[in-house]
Amino acid sequence: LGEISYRGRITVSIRNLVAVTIRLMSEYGIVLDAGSSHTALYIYKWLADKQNGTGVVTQHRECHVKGGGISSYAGLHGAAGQSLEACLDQAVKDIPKEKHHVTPVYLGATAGMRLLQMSDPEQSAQILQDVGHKIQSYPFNYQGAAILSGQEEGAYGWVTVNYLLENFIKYGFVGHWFSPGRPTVGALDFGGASTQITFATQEELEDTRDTMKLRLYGQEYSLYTHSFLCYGQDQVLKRLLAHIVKSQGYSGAVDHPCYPAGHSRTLQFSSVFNSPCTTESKPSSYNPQEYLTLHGSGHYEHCLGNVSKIFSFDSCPFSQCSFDEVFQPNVSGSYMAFSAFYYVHSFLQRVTGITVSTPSQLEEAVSTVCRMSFSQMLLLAPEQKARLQDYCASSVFVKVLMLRGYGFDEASFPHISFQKKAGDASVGWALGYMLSLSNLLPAETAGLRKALTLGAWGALIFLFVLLLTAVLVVILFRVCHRSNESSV
Ligand SMILES: Nc1ncnc2c1ncn2[C@@H]1O[C@H](COP(=O)(O)OP(=O)(O)OP(=O)(O)O)[C@@H](O)[C@H]1O
Ligand SMILES: [Ca+2]
Repeated sequence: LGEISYRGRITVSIRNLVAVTIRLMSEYGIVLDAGSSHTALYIYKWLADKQNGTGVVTQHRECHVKGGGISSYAGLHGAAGQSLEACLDQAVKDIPKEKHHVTPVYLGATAGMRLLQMSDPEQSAQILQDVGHKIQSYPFNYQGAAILSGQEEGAYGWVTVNYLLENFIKYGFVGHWFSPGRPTVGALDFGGASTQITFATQEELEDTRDTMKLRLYGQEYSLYTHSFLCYGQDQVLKRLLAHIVKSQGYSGAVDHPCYPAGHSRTLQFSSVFNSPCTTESKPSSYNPQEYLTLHGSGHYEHCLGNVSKIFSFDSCPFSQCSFDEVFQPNVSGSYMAFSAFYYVHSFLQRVTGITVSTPSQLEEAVSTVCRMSFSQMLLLAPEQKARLQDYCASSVFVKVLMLRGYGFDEASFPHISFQKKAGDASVGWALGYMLSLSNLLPAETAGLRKALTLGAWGALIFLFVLLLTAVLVVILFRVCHRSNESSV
């Protein structure tokens, strides 16, 4: 019994020792993804000196901030910063104390703040300052709070996707190190206020504004990336409402062909016309407090007609365009579609029972959802109650955007994977942003062979010696124990 408990204690001690060594060798980084609809805090983790391979930076934790995005706190002094407190407090607990001061923390804001910057630059600066102050009151290594351009958002999303899929390096040793790289995967992000399409292409790009060149792991990548502001889900729904209200003469009672038949909802005019994305359809004079009642008619074809009006497919100054006079080469290869692309796709599959992997399956699932009653949907997806009325419109939008806008067809659509996670990590621009800003992505492959630092070697040798000692003690103990037994 004595031997068992002694061996047990040694096993526990070795386990603790390994855990402590890994803890000492781990590094952490924090990104706050300040989206238009909400903020998420991600903590990433990697082993010191291991950071230059792909797939070695992993997601340690994520925390979702309660309430709206930081741009929704415009005019409320200090409130945007305060909203981040709970997640920052959690991060203090999730990261070992001795690592706090060396943990970089970045805040990146996207389309909600881009819109606020356009409509009220002072408020947007105030909010950035506000959140910056709040983060600096924590013990981490503050690296700044910034508004990402649409291009950056698209490119960092692409970096994340390909890092998580380990597409940048497939290295081996054949007399010398080689890293031929694998085909990369395009990134499709459908946020609350903007949507991004990014993919690597060999084609000549006719509009240099949509081009980005990256050199990663010794390989040159030429990216096509475009961000469509006001084409995120929440803004699309607002723009659709504005268009419907306008086309029905701004009356107080409106027929909504994308809402389920028999479902109605009342809201104020201000909630439709309070965004820079709906300025075009705004009446010259109106009472923002006035109420508007929407009566659903569940009419798929009329819904499609109205949603299509959100895009402009009429003119193209290039050899080919997606829409709104934006150049786009043909889509090719595989894609990962995340954020609201994932939410819409998974809802369609769940409530219709149709596997959506071809354009015709998408059409069938979308028209099925648009013909469902509110109570039918509620029965199948009760936890989505607050969003149910909008799924027909969002699905029709996704269909028009992907098939008519981006040009996915029978051959290319099946190569889109709708995902919100890859492994344990959430798919979005946050990981790519941190990898790039913390220099964790080397331009050359040489980084792969980077030797361990003295400190890391020290920790490893220390661990090895301790393990060896423990094993010797066990052996010695057993030998003594046996010789005692034989002498008895
Ligand atoms: N669980 C969910 N189910 C369905 N829709 C959701 C869910 N969570 C968020 N959404 C909606 O999906 C859309 C995209 O959300 P996401 O968090 O990706 O946007 P965001 O990052 O806030 O916006 P942006 O990237 O444009 O700044 C939003 O309209 C949001 O309201
Ligand atoms: Ca986003």
